[in-house]
Amino acid sequence: MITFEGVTKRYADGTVAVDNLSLQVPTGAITVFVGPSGCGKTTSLRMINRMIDASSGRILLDDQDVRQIDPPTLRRGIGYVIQQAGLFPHRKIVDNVATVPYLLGWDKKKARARAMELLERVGLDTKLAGRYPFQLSGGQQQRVGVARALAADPPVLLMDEPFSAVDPVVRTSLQDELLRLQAELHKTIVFVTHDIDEAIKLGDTVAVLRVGGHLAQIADPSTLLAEPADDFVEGFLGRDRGIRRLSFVPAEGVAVRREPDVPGWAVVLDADGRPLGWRADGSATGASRSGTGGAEESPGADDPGRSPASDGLLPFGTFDPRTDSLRAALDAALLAPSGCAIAVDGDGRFEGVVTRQAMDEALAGAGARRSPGEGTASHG
Ligand SMILES: Nc1ncnc2c1ncn2[C@@H]1O[C@H](COP(=O)(O)OP(=O)(O)OP(=O)(O)O)[C@@H](O)[C@H]1O
Repeated sequence: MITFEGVTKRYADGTVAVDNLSLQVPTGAITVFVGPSGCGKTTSLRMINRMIDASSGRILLDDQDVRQIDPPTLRRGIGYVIQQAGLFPHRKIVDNVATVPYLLGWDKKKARARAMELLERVGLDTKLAGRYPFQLSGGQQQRVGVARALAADPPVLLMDEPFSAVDPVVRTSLQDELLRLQAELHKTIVFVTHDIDEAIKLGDTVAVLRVGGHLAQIADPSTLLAEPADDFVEGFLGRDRGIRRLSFVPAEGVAVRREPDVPGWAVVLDADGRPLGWRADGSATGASRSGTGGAEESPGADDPGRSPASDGLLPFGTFDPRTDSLRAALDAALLAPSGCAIAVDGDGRFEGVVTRQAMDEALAGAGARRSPGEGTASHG
C-alpha cells in the first residue's frame, strides 16, 4: 500500500503542482492517476520514488515514510517506466533490460538470463536481444522499457504515460499485454495518463486530478462512470458513460434461451454446432428442428465452397456469458438482424439466444445497480 497523506509540492518558483493530496494506492493492483495537462500527475508519481521531494505531507510505502529511505535503496524496490521507454541508446537490448541487475551486482550470466526471460514475458522475440534501441519499433522499445522496469522484480511499478507515443493499435496491444502481465505478477502499479479511456481500461482504481493537484474523485472505473462526483469529472469522462459502464457488468446474469430460434428468426449452425448466421423464418431451406441442440442445419454447412451469404444467411454476433461483459452481449445483439445475441461456449459452440426482452431486463438491472464491486467482467 502506498499512502499519500496531505502531500503538497510547491516548486521553487511558487507553482503549487500538488495541493494537500491524500489517497491510497492498494497493493497488487493498478491505480491510475488521470487528469488534464498540468494537473500534477507526474509530480505526484515522482514523489513516490523521490525523484521529487514533497514540500509537506507524507508518502508512506507500506508503513514507512519514503523520506526516511535513501533514494537508491527506495528505487531498488520501485520499477520506473517512462514515455518513449528512455532506453540507453548505446547498450544492446539485453543489457538495457539487465541494467538494474548489473547495478545490484548480479553476475553477468545471471543478469542476462533474467533479461532474456523478461523479453519473452513482455512478448518480444529474444532474437531482438542483440539489437540496439534504434533498431526497434516504438512499441517494441516500450516493451523493453517494461521488461527493464521488471528486471529486479520490484513490488512497485511507476509508469508515466508509457504508451502515449505509439499509434493506437500498438497502444491497445501494449495495454492488453500489461493487463496480462499484471494478472500473473500482481505488482502495485501507479500509472499516469491523460487519456480517460486508458485509465478506465487499465485501472482497478482511478484517481481523477484537477489542475492544482487536487483530487477530484477516486473510485473503481464502474463507479466513476456511474457516479461522477461533479461536473468536472463528468466532463472529463466524456460521452457514452452508460454504454462504457456496461463493460464492467458481467454478462453471466443475462437469461439465455436454449432454443436456437426466436419469433421470425432461426440460428443456423454448422456440423460442429457453431453459428453460421441468422435466417428469417419462412426462408429456411434446410430441415427446421427446434429444441436444445436441435438447431436448423445449413444445407451448405459442410461445403467449404459455400459461404453463409450464399445460403442467404444474415450476420450474427456472439458472446460468452462466462467471460464477456454485458457490453459485449449488447454489441452481439446489435450486430444481428433479429436483434438477439447468440451465446456460445469457450469453443464458439452455440448455447442459446438472448431474446430482446431478456436483454432489456439485463440492461435495466445494470442501470439499477450503482454499488462498487458489482462487476468482475474483464476490462475493456
Ligand atoms: N520544475 C518545475 N518548476 C516549476 N513548475 C513546475 C516544475 N515541474 C512542473 N511544474 C508545474 O507543475 C504543474 C504540474 O506539472 P506536472 O508535470 O506534474 O503535471 P502533469 O499532470 O503530469 O502534466 P502533463 O500531463 O502535461 O505531463 C504544472 O503547472 C507544471 O508547469
